[in-house]
Amino acid sequence: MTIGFIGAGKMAQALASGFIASRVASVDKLFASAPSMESLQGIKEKINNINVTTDNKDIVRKNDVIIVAVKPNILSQVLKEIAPVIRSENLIISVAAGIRIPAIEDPLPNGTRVVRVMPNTPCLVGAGASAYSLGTYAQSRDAETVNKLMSAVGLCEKVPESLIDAVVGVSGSGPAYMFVAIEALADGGVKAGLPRHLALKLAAQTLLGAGKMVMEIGAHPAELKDEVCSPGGTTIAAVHTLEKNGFRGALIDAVLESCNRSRELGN
Ligand SMILES: NC(=O)C1=CN([C@@H]2O[C@H](COP(=O)(O)OP(=O)(O)OC[C@H]3O[C@@H](n4cnc5c(N)ncnc54)[C@H](O)[C@@H]3O)[C@@H](O)[C@H]2O)C=CC1
Ligand SMILES: O=C(O)[C@@H]1CCC=N1
Repeated sequence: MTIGFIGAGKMAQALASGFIASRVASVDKLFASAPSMESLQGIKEKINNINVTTDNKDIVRKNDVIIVAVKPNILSQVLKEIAPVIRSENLIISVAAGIRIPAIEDPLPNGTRVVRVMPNTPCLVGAGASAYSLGTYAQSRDAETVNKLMSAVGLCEKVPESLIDAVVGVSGSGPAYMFVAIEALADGGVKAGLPRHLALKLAAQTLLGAGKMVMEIGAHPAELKDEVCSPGGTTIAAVHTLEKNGFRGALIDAVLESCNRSRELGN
C-alpha cells in the first residue's frame, strides 16, 4: 500500500514518521504534497527520502490511500481541486479538526470513500491516540485500513461522528495540555532546587508512568491517586493545593473549549 499526504506539516510529519518507525509503511511508499518546495522542506528534513511534489492531484493519481492534512479552513478548496482526479480505488482520510463528514464528501465525486480521523502528534513516537468515523460510502475494508495504520502508531478507536469534537478536546489537543503540565512540573522542581534537565526528565517520566499505570492496571485513577497519598504526608498537601486552585475544573474547561472550537470550525 502506498500513502499520499496532502499537506506536509506537523500532523503529516508525525504520521509519516510514525508509519515508518512502526514499519507499517516504508519511506518509498510515502508521498507528500504542499504548495511549494520551501513548504516541503520540513518533511524532507524529518524524512530524508520521502517522495514530494507540489502537485496535489499527482498525489491522488499515484496513491490509493490519501491523508488530507491541511488546515480546516482550506480543506474544502483542496478537496475541490483533487475531485476531478479521484478514482474508485481512492480512500480519502481527513484529519482536519471540526470539518464534518458531509462537508468532506460534498466536494468529492458521489460515492467517494471517506474516513474522518482525529489523531494526535504522539503518533510520531508510536504513542498516539486516534479515533475515527466512517463516511457514507466507506466499507469495512476501509475501517481495517485505518485501524491498521493508526494502531501501528498508537491507540485507535472507532466512534460515532457526533463524538469526534469531544475527541479533539481530549486527545487531539490533549498533548498540548500535558506538555504545559510537564513544563510546569519541571518549573516547580527548578524552584525547589533541581537542575532543569533533571526536573524535566523526572516530570516527563512521571506523566508517562501515570498514563501507563492507568492503561495497564486498569484501576480507577482515583484509586491510584489514593495509593500515592500517605496520611498526613506530602502528596495530600499538594493535592489539596491543586483542588484549591481549580486544577480539575481547569482541565475540564480546557477540554470543553477545544471541543466547542472544533464545533465552530465545522460551521
Ligand atoms: N497539529 C496537531 O496536533 C493536529 C492537527 N490536526 C489537523 O491536521 C491538519 C494539519 O494541521 P498541522 O499539521 O498542525 O498544520 P500545519 O500548518 O503544520 O500543516 C499544514 C500543511 O498544509 C500545507 N498546505 C497549505 N496549503 C496547501 C494546499 N493548498 N495544498 C496542499 N498543502 C497545503 C502547508 O504547507 C503545511 O505543510 C489540520 O486540519 C488540523 O486540524 C489533527 C490532530 C492534531
Ligand atoms: O489546534 C488544532 O486546531 C489542532 C487540532 C487538534 C490539535 N491541533
